[in-house]
Amino acid sequence: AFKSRGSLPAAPGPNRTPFFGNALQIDNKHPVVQFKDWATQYGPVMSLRVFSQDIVVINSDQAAKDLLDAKGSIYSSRAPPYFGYNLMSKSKRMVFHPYGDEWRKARKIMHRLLAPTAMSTQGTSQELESRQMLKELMDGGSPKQILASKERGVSNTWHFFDSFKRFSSSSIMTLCYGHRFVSSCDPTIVEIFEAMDTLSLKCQPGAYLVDALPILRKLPTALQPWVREAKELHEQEWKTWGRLLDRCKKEVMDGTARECFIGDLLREGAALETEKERQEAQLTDLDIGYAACALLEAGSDTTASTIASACLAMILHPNVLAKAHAELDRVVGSDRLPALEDEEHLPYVRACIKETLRWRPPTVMGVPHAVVQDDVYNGFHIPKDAMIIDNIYAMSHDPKRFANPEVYDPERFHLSHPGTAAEYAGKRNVKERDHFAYGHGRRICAGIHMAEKSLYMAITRILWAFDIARADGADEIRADPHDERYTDGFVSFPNHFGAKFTIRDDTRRATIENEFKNAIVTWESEGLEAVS
Ligand code: HEM
Repeated sequence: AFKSRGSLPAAPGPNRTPFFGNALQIDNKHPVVQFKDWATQYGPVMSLRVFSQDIVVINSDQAAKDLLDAKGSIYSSRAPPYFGYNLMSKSKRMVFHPYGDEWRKARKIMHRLLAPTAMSTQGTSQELESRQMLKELMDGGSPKQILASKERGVSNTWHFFDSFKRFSSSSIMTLCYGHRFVSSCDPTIVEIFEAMDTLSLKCQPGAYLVDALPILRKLPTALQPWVREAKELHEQEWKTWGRLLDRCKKEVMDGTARECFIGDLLREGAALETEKERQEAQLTDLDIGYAACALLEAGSDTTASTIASACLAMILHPNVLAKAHAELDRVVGSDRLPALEDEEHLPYVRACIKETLRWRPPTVMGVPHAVVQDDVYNGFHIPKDAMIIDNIYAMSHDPKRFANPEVYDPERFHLSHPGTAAEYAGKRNVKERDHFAYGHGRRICAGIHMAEKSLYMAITRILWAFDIARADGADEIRADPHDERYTDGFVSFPNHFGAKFTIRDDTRRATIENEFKNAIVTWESEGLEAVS
């Protein structure tokens, strides 16, 4: 063990070199695999250092419970990347807010939209969006894409991931702004996903020396070239968030805004008299624009990645798909879509969703927390201001907790876990928790209820509608552990794989056609964009 600042040792971890600490050892390409191996080697709590930044990695369910949950008052801050948060996001990206009043206010504002009680209206948006997703999977793309490809005489560039991303982002967009994304080619979707990729890259440990060496922030601005780069990146992403905000402002002014989260915030902001009041209430343009940004960024890729992983799991395990089909046939039949009310009667399908989140949690190492005072755990010193990594992947693949963790096996949760992830997250006994995909403690995913509803709607309906298999001529799909087959970055996505979605029978085909037509009628009657 390393000597720590106090008399107690630091938690064990790989050897460090002077000045760099472990900076040169961390595998920036596939940290998931490396951190899981380190977890096996060093145990529940491990320590690293990158330059002068202490990092404590939490590898076991119990340690996460003891620290992130039970000591939430000191373990709920963040160690925001200076470049990505302070400079590029003007300290407004809520996911990175340090623990304190600003975070509390932002989370309270979001709670109005994301609380379970707000679900009744949200359920509608996800329910309708999932019909378009089914139609696209059935037809092999959106009408616009198919037509454009035909006209240009090229093969269709649609990939089924596009439909998952459109589904998740359009559901959130409708709630935030009262507008849909009718197509995955919508330029705003493209901008949002590109901005997320940029942010992910810019926030990677080691991307900017100024993140790790605060002393550099004291240099004259002329000697900090990254300040200019961050300003340009901010301006670039604000083109998207500012444009959406301006459109909503205009609609609120001329009375055409649909009921939506950002419209409500704008009305509240307008009711405040001074800029100071708006700042205190966090209702300035930047606050409101970045609130929508937080929701779209936190909720789109995570949800879409989980739907993609569920499909991957079904291709690898046809026996699981057959069992899900049998349950759906028994409970729902073929002439109507599965509905929210069916959920309690579909324990196996629900278990498949839980197992997907355990097997391939999309935020593999959560969002780093930070501890705000010195602490002791199991005789090890946890230094104040250490970055705390919630090693969700290692916990979800701990063989002591989940036997044969690489095996995708919904039986782990079938019948034993009828409740939602939010219910199990609050359990005192950590062994009763289902999985850890939504993180821990006071920073646990703010969108957990919405995520659960979206995943249920999307995955249940896909399983109901289709046989899913490897596409003809596609590369072999192997049940490899989480490696280069998944992308790196905050949200880990399966790399593209070739899948074939075959509608199970003509009754289901007709049901999807009908329900999609009905969705168009509903969207049109509500003044929403219906078709591209
Ligand atoms: C499968 C879907 C999702 C997964 C697996 C997921 C997972 C996570 C995780 C691991 C965190 C960090 C928790 C921590 O720090 O301990 C988080 C934070 C967050 N999530 Fe989600 N998420 C999902 C969907 C959503 C959705 C749909 C929304 C909203 C529309 C959302 C909004 C947020 C927000 C705002 C935060 C920041 C919370 C804070 O810093 O206080 N998430 N999520």
